[in-house]
Amino acid sequence: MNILFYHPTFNSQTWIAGLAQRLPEAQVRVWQPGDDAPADYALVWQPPREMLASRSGLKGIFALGAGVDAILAQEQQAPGTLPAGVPLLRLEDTGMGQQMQEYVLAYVLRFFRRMDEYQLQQQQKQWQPLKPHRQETFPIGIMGAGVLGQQVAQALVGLGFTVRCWSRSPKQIEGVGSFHGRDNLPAFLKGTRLLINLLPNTPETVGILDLALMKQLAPQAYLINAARGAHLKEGDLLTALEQGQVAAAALDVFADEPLARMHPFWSHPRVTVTPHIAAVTLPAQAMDQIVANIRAIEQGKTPAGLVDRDRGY
Ligand SMILES: NC(=O)C1=CN([C@@H]2O[C@H](COP(=O)(O)OP(=O)(O)OC[C@H]3O[C@@H](n4cnc5c(N)ncnc54)[C@H](O)[C@@H]3O)[C@@H](O)[C@H]2O)C=CC1
Ligand SMILES: O=C(O)C(=O)CO
Repeated sequence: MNILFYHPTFNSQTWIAGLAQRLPEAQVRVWQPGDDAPADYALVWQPPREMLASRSGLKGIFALGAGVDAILAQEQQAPGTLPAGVPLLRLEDTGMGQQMQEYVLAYVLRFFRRMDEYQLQQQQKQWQPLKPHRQETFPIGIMGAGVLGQQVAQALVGLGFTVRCWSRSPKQIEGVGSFHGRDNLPAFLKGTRLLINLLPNTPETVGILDLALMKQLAPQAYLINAARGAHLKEGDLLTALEQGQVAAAALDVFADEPLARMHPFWSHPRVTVTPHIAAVTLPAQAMDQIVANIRAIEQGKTPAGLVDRDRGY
Protein backbone atom coordinates (compact mmCIF):
# COMPACT_ATOMS: atom_id res chain seq x y z
CA MET A 1 0.00 0.00 0.00
CA ASN A 2 1.44 3.39 -1.06
CA ILE A 3 0.36 6.61 0.63
CA LEU A 4 1.17 10.14 -0.56
CA PHE A 5 1.35 13.07 1.85
CA TYR A 6 1.26 16.79 1.07
CA HIS A 7 0.66 19.77 3.38
CA PRO A 8 2.18 23.22 2.85
CA THR A 9 3.04 23.78 6.49
CA PHE A 10 2.59 20.63 8.61
CA ASN A 11 5.67 18.74 9.83
CA SER A 12 5.65 15.87 7.34
CA GLN A 13 7.96 13.71 9.47
CA THR A 14 5.34 13.65 12.25
CA TRP A 15 2.85 12.29 9.78
CA ILE A 16 5.23 9.85 8.07
CA ALA A 17 6.24 8.35 11.42
CA GLY A 18 2.69 8.32 12.80
CA LEU A 19 1.26 6.61 9.75
CA ALA A 20 4.08 4.04 9.64
CA GLN A 21 3.34 3.19 13.26
CA ARG A 22 -0.39 2.82 12.58
CA LEU A 23 -0.07 1.17 9.17
CA PRO A 24 3.20 -0.82 9.14
CA GLU A 25 2.25 -2.41 5.85
CA ALA A 26 2.14 0.95 4.10
CA GLN A 27 4.92 2.92 2.38
CA VAL A 28 4.31 6.60 3.10
CA ARG A 29 6.09 9.34 1.16
CA VAL A 30 5.94 13.09 0.89
CA TRP A 31 4.86 14.03 -2.61
CA GLN A 32 7.47 15.97 -4.59
CA PRO A 33 6.99 17.67 -7.99
CA GLY A 34 7.46 15.08 -10.72
CA ASP A 35 6.48 12.14 -8.49
CA ASP A 36 4.07 10.06 -10.58
CA ALA A 37 4.87 6.72 -9.00
CA PRO A 38 1.83 4.61 -8.01
CA ALA A 39 -0.17 5.43 -4.89
CA ASP A 40 -3.31 4.07 -3.27
CA TYR A 41 -4.21 6.99 -0.96
CA ALA A 42 -3.35 10.67 -0.68
CA LEU A 43 -3.46 12.86 2.43
CA VAL A 44 -3.54 16.47 1.33
CA TRP A 45 -4.18 20.11 2.12
CA GLN A 46 -3.98 22.63 -0.77
CA PRO A 47 -2.35 20.08 -3.13
CA PRO A 48 -0.69 21.34 -6.33
CA ARG A 49 -2.80 20.31 -9.34
CA GLU A 50 -0.09 18.04 -10.73
CA MET A 51 -0.03 15.97 -7.56
CA LEU A 52 -3.35 14.19 -8.13
CA ALA A 53 -4.47 15.12 -11.65
CA SER A 54 -3.51 11.81 -13.24
CA ARG A 55 -4.26 9.60 -10.27
CA SER A 56 -7.72 8.25 -11.08
CA GLY A 57 -6.63 4.95 -9.53
CA LEU A 58 -6.54 6.35 -6.00
CA LYS A 59 -8.85 4.62 -3.51
CA GLY A 60 -9.27 7.77 -1.44
CA ILE A 61 -8.15 11.36 -0.98
CA PHE A 62 -8.11 12.57 2.63
CA ALA A 63 -8.42 16.31 3.26
CA LEU A 64 -6.43 17.17 6.38
CA GLY A 65 -9.20 19.34 7.81
CA ALA A 66 -12.93 19.56 8.46
CA GLY A 67 -13.78 22.03 5.71
CA VAL A 68 -13.22 21.02 2.10
CA ASP A 69 -14.23 24.26 0.41
CA ALA A 70 -10.65 25.15 -0.50
CA ILE A 71 -9.88 21.87 -2.26
CA LEU A 72 -13.23 21.91 -4.04
CA ALA A 73 -12.50 25.47 -5.16
CA GLN A 74 -9.11 24.31 -6.45
CA GLU A 75 -10.92 21.69 -8.52
CA GLN A 76 -13.26 24.38 -9.86
CA GLN A 77 -10.37 26.65 -10.80
CA ALA A 78 -8.06 23.91 -12.07
CA PRO A 79 -10.19 20.91 -13.13
CA GLY A 80 -8.36 17.68 -12.46
CA THR A 81 -6.92 18.76 -9.12
CA LEU A 82 -9.26 16.13 -7.75
CA PRO A 83 -9.49 13.14 -10.11
CA ALA A 84 -13.11 12.28 -10.89
CA GLY A 85 -14.60 9.27 -9.17
CA VAL A 86 -12.05 9.16 -6.34
CA PRO A 87 -13.70 9.39 -2.91
CA LEU A 88 -12.85 12.63 -1.08
CA LEU A 89 -12.95 12.37 2.71
CA ARG A 90 -12.71 15.02 5.44
CA LEU A 91 -11.92 14.96 9.16
CA GLU A 92 -14.95 14.56 11.37
CA ASP A 93 -14.18 15.91 14.86
CA THR A 94 -10.75 14.28 15.62
CA GLY A 95 -10.42 16.66 18.56
CA MET A 96 -11.80 19.70 16.76
CA GLY A 97 -15.15 19.39 18.55
CA GLN A 98 -13.66 20.06 21.96
CA GLN A 99 -11.50 22.88 20.61
CA MET A 100 -14.53 24.49 19.00
CA GLN A 101 -16.49 24.18 22.26
CA GLU A 102 -13.64 25.95 24.07
CA TYR A 103 -13.40 28.70 21.47
CA VAL A 104 -17.10 29.40 21.23
CA LEU A 105 -17.71 29.18 24.97
CA ALA A 106 -14.87 31.65 25.56
CA TYR A 107 -16.60 34.27 23.43
CA VAL A 108 -20.17 33.44 24.45
CA LEU A 109 -19.19 34.03 28.08
CA ARG A 110 -17.17 37.15 27.15
CA PHE A 111 -20.25 38.65 25.52
CA PHE A 112 -22.85 37.28 27.94
CA ARG A 113 -20.97 38.64 30.98
CA ARG A 114 -20.28 41.92 29.10
CA MET A 115 -16.53 41.48 29.55
CA ASP A 116 -15.99 43.13 26.17
CA GLU A 117 -17.60 46.29 27.55
CA TYR A 118 -15.71 46.11 30.85
CA GLN A 119 -12.51 45.89 28.81
CA LEU A 120 -13.46 49.11 27.01
CA GLN A 121 -14.40 50.76 30.34
CA GLN A 122 -11.05 49.77 31.78
CA GLN A 123 -9.30 51.68 29.02
CA GLN A 124 -11.16 54.75 30.32
CA LYS A 125 -10.54 53.83 33.99
CA GLN A 126 -14.31 53.73 34.29
CA TRP A 127 -15.73 51.91 37.37
CA GLN A 128 -19.26 51.23 36.17
CA PRO A 129 -21.17 48.00 36.82
CA LEU A 130 -23.43 47.15 33.89
CA LYS A 131 -26.86 45.52 33.94
CA PRO A 132 -26.16 41.79 33.54
CA HIS A 133 -27.58 39.94 30.58
CA ARG A 134 -29.98 37.15 31.58
CA GLN A 135 -30.08 33.72 29.95
CA GLU A 136 -33.86 34.03 29.58
CA THR A 137 -33.40 36.96 27.21
CA PHE A 138 -30.20 35.75 25.57
CA PRO A 139 -31.17 33.01 23.13
CA ILE A 140 -28.24 31.61 21.16
CA GLY A 141 -28.52 30.45 17.55
CA ILE A 142 -26.05 28.12 15.82
CA MET A 143 -25.92 28.05 12.02
CA GLY A 144 -24.67 24.59 11.09
CA ALA A 145 -25.69 21.71 13.35
CA GLY A 146 -23.17 19.15 12.19
CA VAL A 147 -20.27 17.52 13.95
CA LEU A 148 -19.01 20.78 15.47
CA GLY A 149 -22.30 22.65 15.80
CA GLN A 150 -23.93 19.85 17.76
CA GLN A 151 -21.07 19.67 20.24
CA VAL A 152 -21.12 23.42 20.72
CA ALA A 153 -24.90 23.31 21.22
CA GLN A 154 -24.61 20.61 23.86
CA ALA A 155 -21.95 22.57 25.75
CA LEU A 156 -24.11 25.71 25.76
CA VAL A 157 -27.21 23.82 26.91
CA GLY A 158 -25.07 22.39 29.69
CA LEU A 159 -24.44 25.95 30.88
CA GLY A 160 -28.17 26.71 30.92
CA PHE A 161 -28.44 28.74 27.73
CA THR A 162 -31.45 28.55 25.42
CA VAL A 163 -30.07 27.22 22.14
CA ARG A 164 -31.51 26.79 18.68
CA CYS A 165 -29.78 25.49 15.55
CA TRP A 166 -30.28 25.83 11.82
CA SER A 167 -29.34 23.15 9.32
CA ARG A 168 -30.28 21.69 5.95
CA SER A 169 -32.36 18.93 7.43
CA PRO A 170 -34.16 18.57 10.78
CA LYS A 171 -31.90 17.65 13.69
CA GLN A 172 -32.78 16.01 16.98
CA ILE A 173 -30.43 17.47 19.59
CA GLU A 174 -31.61 17.15 23.18
CA GLY A 175 -32.62 20.51 24.63
CA VAL A 176 -31.94 22.36 21.37
CA GLY A 177 -34.55 23.94 19.09
CA SER A 178 -34.13 22.83 15.48
CA PHE A 179 -34.86 24.89 12.36
CA HIS A 180 -33.99 23.74 8.85
CA GLY A 181 -33.98 25.05 5.29
CA ARG A 182 -34.00 28.59 3.93
CA ASP A 183 -37.75 29.00 4.49
CA ASN A 184 -37.25 28.62 8.24
CA LEU A 185 -34.17 30.85 8.51
CA PRO A 186 -36.20 33.95 9.50
CA ALA A 187 -37.89 32.05 12.32
CA PHE A 188 -34.47 30.81 13.49
CA LEU A 189 -33.02 34.34 13.43
CA LYS A 190 -35.98 36.07 15.11
CA GLY A 191 -35.02 36.91 18.68
CA THR A 192 -31.56 35.35 18.42
CA ARG A 193 -29.26 37.49 20.59
CA LEU A 194 -26.00 35.67 19.88
CA LEU A 195 -25.35 34.04 16.51
CA ILE A 196 -22.65 31.40 15.97
CA ASN A 197 -21.65 30.38 12.46
CA LEU A 198 -20.44 26.82 11.95
CA LEU A 199 -21.64 26.24 8.40
CA PRO A 200 -19.52 24.80 5.60
CA ASN A 201 -18.64 27.22 2.83
CA THR A 202 -20.73 26.14 -0.16
CA PRO A 203 -22.43 27.94 -3.08
CA GLU A 204 -25.60 27.99 -0.91
CA THR A 205 -23.96 29.50 2.17
CA VAL A 206 -21.37 31.93 0.75
CA GLY A 207 -22.16 35.50 1.83
CA ILE A 208 -25.02 34.38 4.06
CA LEU A 209 -23.96 36.63 6.93
CA ASP A 210 -25.06 39.92 5.38
CA LEU A 211 -26.81 43.05 6.71
CA ALA A 212 -30.25 41.73 5.80
CA LEU A 213 -29.61 38.68 7.97
CA MET A 214 -28.12 40.70 10.82
CA LYS A 215 -31.21 42.96 10.86
CA GLN A 216 -33.34 39.90 11.62
CA LEU A 217 -31.46 39.25 14.84
CA ALA A 218 -32.42 40.77 18.19
CA PRO A 219 -31.09 44.34 18.54
CA GLN A 220 -27.53 44.62 19.88
CA ALA A 221 -26.84 41.06 18.82
CA TYR A 222 -23.47 39.33 19.02
CA LEU A 223 -21.77 37.37 16.25
CA ILE A 224 -19.16 34.60 16.44
CA ASN A 225 -17.86 33.46 13.05
CA ALA A 226 -15.68 30.37 13.38
CA ALA A 227 -16.60 28.80 10.04
CA ARG A 228 -15.28 30.57 6.93
CA GLY A 229 -14.61 34.15 6.03
CA ALA A 230 -16.52 33.67 2.78
CA HIS A 231 -19.75 33.54 4.78
CA LEU A 232 -19.42 37.11 6.06
CA LYS A 233 -20.06 40.30 4.09
CA GLU A 234 -17.37 42.19 6.02
CA GLY A 235 -18.59 45.68 5.06
CA ASP A 236 -22.10 44.71 6.19
CA LEU A 237 -20.78 43.80 9.61
CA LEU A 238 -19.10 47.20 9.93
CA THR A 239 -22.42 48.83 9.01
CA ALA A 240 -24.35 46.66 11.48
CA LEU A 241 -21.86 47.58 14.23
CA GLU A 242 -22.18 51.27 13.37
CA GLN A 243 -25.98 51.07 13.42
CA GLY A 244 -26.05 49.12 16.69
CA GLN A 245 -27.72 46.09 15.10
CA VAL A 246 -24.64 44.15 16.18
CA ALA A 247 -23.04 44.98 19.52
CA ALA A 248 -19.80 43.01 19.04
CA ALA A 249 -18.25 40.22 17.02
CA ALA A 250 -15.57 37.56 17.45
CA LEU A 251 -14.08 36.52 14.10
CA ASP A 252 -11.68 33.63 13.54
CA VAL A 253 -11.92 33.48 9.76
CA PHE A 254 -11.72 36.09 7.02
CA ALA A 255 -12.28 36.57 3.30
CA ASP A 256 -8.52 36.91 2.87
CA GLU A 257 -6.15 35.27 5.34
CA PRO A 258 -3.88 36.40 6.87
CA LEU A 259 -6.05 39.46 7.55
CA ALA A 260 -4.46 42.48 5.88
CA ARG A 261 -2.64 44.74 8.33
CA MET A 262 -4.70 47.73 7.23
CA HIS A 263 -8.05 45.92 7.62
CA PRO A 264 -10.46 47.91 9.84
CA PHE A 265 -11.29 44.83 11.92
CA TRP A 266 -7.85 44.99 13.59
CA SER A 267 -8.59 48.29 15.33
CA HIS A 268 -12.38 48.13 15.66
CA PRO A 269 -13.29 48.43 19.38
CA ARG A 270 -16.13 45.91 19.07
CA VAL A 271 -14.41 43.29 16.94
CA THR A 272 -12.11 40.55 18.23
CA VAL A 273 -9.77 38.96 15.69
CA THR A 274 -8.17 35.51 16.04
CA PRO A 275 -5.94 33.97 13.34
CA HIS A 276 -7.99 30.93 12.27
CA ILE A 277 -7.14 28.97 15.39
CA ALA A 278 -10.56 28.00 16.75
CA ALA A 279 -9.99 24.31 16.07
CA VAL A 280 -6.86 22.93 14.44
CA THR A 281 -6.01 19.53 13.01
CA LEU A 282 -4.50 17.31 15.72
CA PRO A 283 -2.14 14.84 13.95
CA ALA A 284 -2.57 11.85 16.27
CA GLN A 285 -6.35 11.94 16.32
CA ALA A 286 -6.51 12.75 12.63
CA MET A 287 -4.25 9.81 11.76
CA ASP A 288 -6.32 7.48 13.94
CA GLN A 289 -9.44 8.38 11.95
CA ILE A 290 -7.70 8.31 8.56
CA VAL A 291 -6.17 4.88 9.24
CA ALA A 292 -9.53 3.54 10.44
CA ASN A 293 -11.05 4.84 7.19
CA ILE A 294 -8.30 3.28 5.08
CA ARG A 295 -8.88 -0.05 6.79
CA ALA A 296 -12.63 0.31 6.17
CA ILE A 297 -12.06 1.01 2.48
CA GLU A 298 -9.66 -1.94 2.22
CA GLN A 299 -12.40 -4.16 3.71
CA GLY A 300 -15.01 -2.83 1.30
CA LYS A 301 -16.84 -0.96 4.08
CA THR A 302 -18.13 2.63 3.99
CA PRO A 303 -15.65 5.04 5.64
CA ALA A 304 -16.60 8.08 7.76
CA GLY A 305 -16.32 11.62 6.43
CA LEU A 306 -17.22 11.05 2.80
CA VAL A 307 -17.70 14.37 1.02
CA ASP A 308 -20.55 14.96 -1.39
CA ARG A 309 -18.75 17.02 -4.01
CA ASP A 310 -21.98 18.33 -5.53
CA ARG A 311 -23.29 19.41 -2.13
CA GLY A 312 -19.96 20.99 -1.30
CA TYR A 313 -19.30 19.38 2.09
N1 LIG B 1 -12.22 28.12 12.31
C1 LIG B 1 -11.73 26.90 12.41
O1 LIG B 1 -10.64 26.70 12.96
C2 LIG B 1 -12.52 25.74 11.87
C3 LIG B 1 -13.59 25.94 11.04
N2 LIG B 1 -14.31 24.87 10.58
C4 LIG B 1 -15.48 25.11 9.73
O2 LIG B 1 -16.62 24.52 10.35
C5 LIG B 1 -17.44 23.95 9.35
C6 LIG B 1 -18.36 22.91 9.94
O3 LIG B 1 -17.62 21.76 10.29
P1 LIG B 1 -18.42 20.42 10.68
O4 LIG B 1 -19.36 20.68 11.80
O5 LIG B 1 -17.41 19.33 10.81
O6 LIG B 1 -19.28 20.18 9.34
P2 LIG B 1 -20.52 19.23 9.11
O7 LIG B 1 -20.53 18.91 7.67
O8 LIG B 1 -20.50 18.12 10.12
O9 LIG B 1 -21.79 20.16 9.47
C7 LIG B 1 -22.25 21.12 8.56
C8 LIG B 1 -23.62 21.58 9.01
O10 LIG B 1 -24.01 22.68 8.17
C9 LIG B 1 -25.32 22.44 7.71
N3 LIG B 1 -25.50 23.04 6.39
C10 LIG B 1 -24.72 22.84 5.29
N4 LIG B 1 -25.23 23.51 4.24
C11 LIG B 1 -26.33 24.17 4.70
C12 LIG B 1 -27.29 25.03 4.12
N5 LIG B 1 -27.20 25.36 2.84
N6 LIG B 1 -28.29 25.50 4.89
C13 LIG B 1 -28.39 25.16 6.19
N7 LIG B 1 -27.51 24.36 6.82
C14 LIG B 1 -26.50 23.87 6.07
C15 LIG B 1 -25.46 20.93 7.65
O11 LIG B 1 -26.83 20.57 7.70
C16 LIG B 1 -24.70 20.53 8.90
O12 LIG B 1 -25.59 20.64 10.01
C17 LIG B 1 -16.43 23.42 8.33
O13 LIG B 1 -17.01 23.26 7.05
C18 LIG B 1 -15.36 24.51 8.35
O14 LIG B 1 -15.68 25.48 7.38
C19 LIG B 1 -13.99 23.57 10.92
C20 LIG B 1 -12.91 23.33 11.74
C21 LIG B 1 -12.10 24.41 12.25
O1 LIG C 1 -10.33 22.03 9.49
C1 LIG C 1 -10.75 23.10 9.03
O2 LIG C 1 -11.63 23.22 8.14
C2 LIG C 1 -10.17 24.32 9.56
O3 LIG C 1 -10.62 25.41 9.30
C3 LIG C 1 -8.98 24.18 10.46
O4 LIG C 1 -8.00 24.97 9.97
